[in-house]
Amino acid sequence: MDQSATALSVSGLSKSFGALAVTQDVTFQVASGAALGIIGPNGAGKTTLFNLICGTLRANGGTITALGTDIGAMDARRRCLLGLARTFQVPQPFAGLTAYENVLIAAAYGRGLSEHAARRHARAALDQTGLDPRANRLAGTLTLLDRKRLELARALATGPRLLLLDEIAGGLTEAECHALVALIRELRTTGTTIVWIEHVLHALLAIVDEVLVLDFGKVIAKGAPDAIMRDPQVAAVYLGPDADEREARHG
Ligand SMILES: Nc1ncnc2c1ncn2[C@@H]1O[C@H](COP(=O)(O)OP(=O)(O)OP(=O)(O)O)[C@@H](O)[C@H]1O
Repeated sequence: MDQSATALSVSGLSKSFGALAVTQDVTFQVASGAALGIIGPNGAGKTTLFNLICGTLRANGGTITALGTDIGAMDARRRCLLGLARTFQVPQPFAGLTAYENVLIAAAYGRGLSEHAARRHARAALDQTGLDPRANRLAGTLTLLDRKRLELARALATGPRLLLLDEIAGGLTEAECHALVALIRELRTTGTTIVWIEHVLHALLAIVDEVLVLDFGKVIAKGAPDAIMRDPQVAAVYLGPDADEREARHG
């Protein structure tokens, strides 16, 4: 693959917690402007992979190249300044600050902007995510959908070219999920590269070009959504005898 057209390249990535190998020789690439879905059973290592890509965890081995730069030695903020942002599975805003203040901090700190520019980008991110009418509400009082929107607004305020979404559709009603999918689809039109971990498959499959499947920290399949959904090995991971072992291991 032409490196200039590659937004993310992960090669031979590994991570262990003590004896538990959570990421095992993970290799994949995502083309610029593409959307990749990541699925896998609970405990497969999906969020750990995001933590390694974003720099909140250090890998034991392997390389990560994002947006043309080897980011393995960079701290999380430098990765963010480069154009890499993420949302968290459980939204953790500053509950005592308003939605606007939360997004403003992301724009100022995560994008390294002056106050004036940060204000402009914070407003734009609130507008883009439909949160503008609730900009002055305390983050701790927002509904789950609005807290998910806030997660997204904080990430967008940093000006990401590569955006990682961690289970952003989880816990939403069908209508809320639909609204979120429309928002992410809109984002795709701006050329932002998206990597999305999601258990809500119909939401994921409405957006992504490809799906990567993780099991016990290993990539077991990657390809077009239709082919992945028909893959017997993928079905076995969710329904087969190993599912019991996985349940025992991860509780
Ligand atoms: N900091 C840590 N210390 C020790 N073990 C950890 C740590 N973080 C994650 N793990 C373990 O690594 C494994 C993978 O966890 P991870 O959260 O990456 O899985 P996941 O695929 O995102 O799961 P889920 O779908 O439930 O969110 C689990 O067994 C988890 O308990």
